[in-house]
Amino acid sequence: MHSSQQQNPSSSSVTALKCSGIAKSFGSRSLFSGINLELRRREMVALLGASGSGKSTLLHCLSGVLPTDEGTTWIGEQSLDNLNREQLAQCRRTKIGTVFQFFHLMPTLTAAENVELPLQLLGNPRAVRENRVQELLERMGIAHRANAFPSALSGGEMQRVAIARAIAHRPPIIFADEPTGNLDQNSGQEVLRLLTEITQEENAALLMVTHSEEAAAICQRSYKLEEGMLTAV
Ligand SMILES: Nc1ncnc2c1ncn2[C@@H]1O[C@H](COP(=O)(O)OP(=O)(O)OP(=O)(O)O)[C@@H](O)[C@H]1O
Repeated sequence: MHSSQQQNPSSSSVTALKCSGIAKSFGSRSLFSGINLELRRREMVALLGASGSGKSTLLHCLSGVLPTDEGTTWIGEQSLDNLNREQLAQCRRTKIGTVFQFFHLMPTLTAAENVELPLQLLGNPRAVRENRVQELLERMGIAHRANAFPSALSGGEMQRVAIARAIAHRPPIIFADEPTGNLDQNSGQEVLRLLTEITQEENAALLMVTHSEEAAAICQRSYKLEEGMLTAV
């Protein structure tokens, strides 16, 4: 690699997520093993597989939500190995964004406050937070809904708030678990368009669990999790 690329953390040649030899069991049941994967910034990768094959569990392992039995995961240059609880939480707060099928917005916070939350957790000053929130709400086409609570938003609007929240702190990697699974056709297409644009604009990688062929089609690579193994499709 050229030295100038090594020094530029937003270069598309920089690794956003890498895992090697990941294995996970629940009790005596092995879900998967020997999982290797690498995503560079601005890459979008789809994770496919039958219901129950372990896709969400793999996402949880790679995002540090669940411990793995074997293997190592790096978020950017940070290995998740040997981090204590607080270090892992800090790594997740700074380096990971997540988009869920059912949005997981805080119901007692407005759209703007939901987007602001990750920035608040990192102690960003108010002016920085407000600028970033405004920028992202405008980018997502929902600035006019800034003061609405989630209960007053449509599914598509909630997911756009959730995408803004996921990217607010400029993480190198976004994990999305069926981001269009609870949306109608039009809202789903809009969310896929925004995810594609935002990963490019913000230099993030996207790893997306999906059952949707349309969603997989926007990704540069697709993998299928089957019988505990990951294969390119
Ligand atoms: N904490 C847990 N303890 C025991 N078993 C679990 C746990 N979490 C998940 N499982 C089991 O692991 C298997 C894989 O679950 P997972 O949710 O990862 O699958 P998935 O491929 O994402 O499925 P879907 O497409 O239906 O969301 C399932 O059989 C599930 O019941």
